[in-house]
Amino acid sequence: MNSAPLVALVGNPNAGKSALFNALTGARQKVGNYPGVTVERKSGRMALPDGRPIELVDLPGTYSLDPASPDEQVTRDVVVGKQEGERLPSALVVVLDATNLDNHLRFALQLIALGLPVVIALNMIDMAKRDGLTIDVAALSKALGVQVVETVAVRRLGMDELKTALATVVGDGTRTVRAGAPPEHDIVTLQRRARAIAVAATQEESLERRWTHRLDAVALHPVSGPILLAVILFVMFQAVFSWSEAPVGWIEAGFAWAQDAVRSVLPAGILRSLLVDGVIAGIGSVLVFLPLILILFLFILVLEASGYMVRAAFLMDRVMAGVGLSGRAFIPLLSSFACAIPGIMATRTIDDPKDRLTTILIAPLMTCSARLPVYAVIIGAFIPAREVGLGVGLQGLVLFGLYVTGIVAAMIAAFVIRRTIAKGESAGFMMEMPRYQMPVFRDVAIGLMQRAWIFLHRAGTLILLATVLLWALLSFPQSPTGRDQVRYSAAGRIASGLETIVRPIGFNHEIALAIIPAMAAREVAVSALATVYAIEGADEVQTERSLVGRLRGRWSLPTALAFLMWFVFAPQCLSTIAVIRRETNGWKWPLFSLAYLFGLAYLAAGFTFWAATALGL
Ligand SMILES: Nc1nc2c(ncn2[C@@H]2O[C@H](COP(=O)(O)OP(=O)(O)OP(=O)(O)O)[C@@H](O)[C@H]2O)c(=O)[nH]1
Ligand SMILES: [Mg+2]
Repeated sequence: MNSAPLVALVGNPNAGKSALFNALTGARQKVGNYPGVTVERKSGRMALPDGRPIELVDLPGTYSLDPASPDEQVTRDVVVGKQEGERLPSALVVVLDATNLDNHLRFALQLIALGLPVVIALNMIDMAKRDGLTIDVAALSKALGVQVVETVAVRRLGMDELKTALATVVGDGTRTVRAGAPPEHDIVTLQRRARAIAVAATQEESLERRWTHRLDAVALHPVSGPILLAVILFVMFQAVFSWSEAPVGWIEAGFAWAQDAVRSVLPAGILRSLLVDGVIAGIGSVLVFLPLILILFLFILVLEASGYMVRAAFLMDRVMAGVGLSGRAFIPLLSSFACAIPGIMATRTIDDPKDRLTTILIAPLMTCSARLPVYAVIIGAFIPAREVGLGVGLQGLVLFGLYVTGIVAAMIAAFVIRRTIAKGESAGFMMEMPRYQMPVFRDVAIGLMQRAWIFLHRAGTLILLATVLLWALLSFPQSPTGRDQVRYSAAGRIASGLETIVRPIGFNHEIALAIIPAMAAREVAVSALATVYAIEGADEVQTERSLVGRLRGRWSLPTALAFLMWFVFAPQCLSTIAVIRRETNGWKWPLFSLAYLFGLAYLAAGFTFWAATALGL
């Protein structure tokens, strides 16, 4: 019979519980410098200074006793005595990371409120000293109403003091302590109390730490944190449209001038059509979006450099874990906002193969920068540039919505994939919280130049090639007079075949034409439409020369919305498929990606079209 009193080590992930367990019991539990190392119960024996034996159990780290979250269930059940086959602990050793006091105190307050005898191990004191942080242990102990012992678990410092403190709170084994249900403190109240206690107990800290703390108090706050994140993203998408208006106008004017110049020097004919309708109309229609891409990346780069991006990851952690993704998936998914290719390659840092596969399969749903020209041209043409109140522009709002749709779709896809084809548990979050920093101008500038170069390079090679090829297929064979050149052309006839498939989801002949070459790169959809309408309108009086203007008169709103939804999902990028093939060593997963993404694209576009039509839009 096991009569030794049970003592549980509890605390936030990465506080040093396992290191402390090892120091106290002489065991060799795995410790690791990231949260979520301990995932199962582990117990060992230790003796108090008076010789009494104790059974010590090392629990997985958790952030709270929140009953809603299944990963916190085990710890919660153990400390309230509901875990099957487990006795109610006689005492708790609550392990706190001294360098992260306010966050860890929140959980400690919940644990103390349970009513079990508690000793606090104020761990990582060495790190706190290094950071110039001095904590008033007596004040902390008084504020919490329990004993607080300073420890450095990895160097076994403070172990005797901890054992002595434990001896005073652990009963002789005959008296049973009853733990009540944790009081229903709301998280905000707890956080505020934790902060107040932490601030009062902190005697000294560096200016930098103080600032990081102040900013994090807002940025990581359970309520203000997500609001701040939403506001930042929101401002970002507003800026993409409002700041780019002027430069987009200049670039448009530049290309219009170039078309006029070519027209005035070249006689009507094949060469003039190639330059005006093919090269200039096609490339110009894509290049006008350079300012939008640069503004978007200016925000992303500044957020990364400042240290905020990791906080955003932190806020998203719950959601990611909820759908079965590991915390390590965050960086690959974040890179996929630039382009899925580096994103998919970055999944190599994920050890678990099923975790990695899931991340690879959903990465193409993150809105890559190649989608931005497509979104921007349709939004520019069909979403009025008006305010919906409070200075919020409707166009930016729709763009924001498209990005969110991609993210939500990715999360749902991950949820399904993790429960079907790549079943498994999700690993915990693994990220160090860096200090806040002023972004370095030079780094941001270099980052922007790189993005601009990638974009211009694509426009000058891949997109130019696809556009010229399409121009040729659209211009030949030449139709007899009176027949529609676009439909008569080789490309037009190919598109007519596809048109029968996409007509039910509201797509017209030109869209069918544009989405075929867009397999090379999504932006080609824009240059292709520009070329189609340039050729089609070659004989018309040029009233409306920008693609936006031409689209406006020709597409219905439901068609435009369906087209947007198509691009949220469609895997219109052969390079991504090729990278998936390379990273998964075979054709199975790239083909699966093509099938499920095209399937989703078709359904999403279809439902959008039918719903918009039914609503009379
Ligand atoms: N400098 C320093 N490092 C420590 C101390 N205690 C633990 N560590 C380190 O902190 C990291 C986390 O320690 P663990 O014992 O694995 O943390 P844990 O609380 O068991 O974490 P989970 O199992 O994930 O909940 C490891 O890299 C330890 O070596 C300490 O007092 N000082
Ligand atoms: Mg552990």
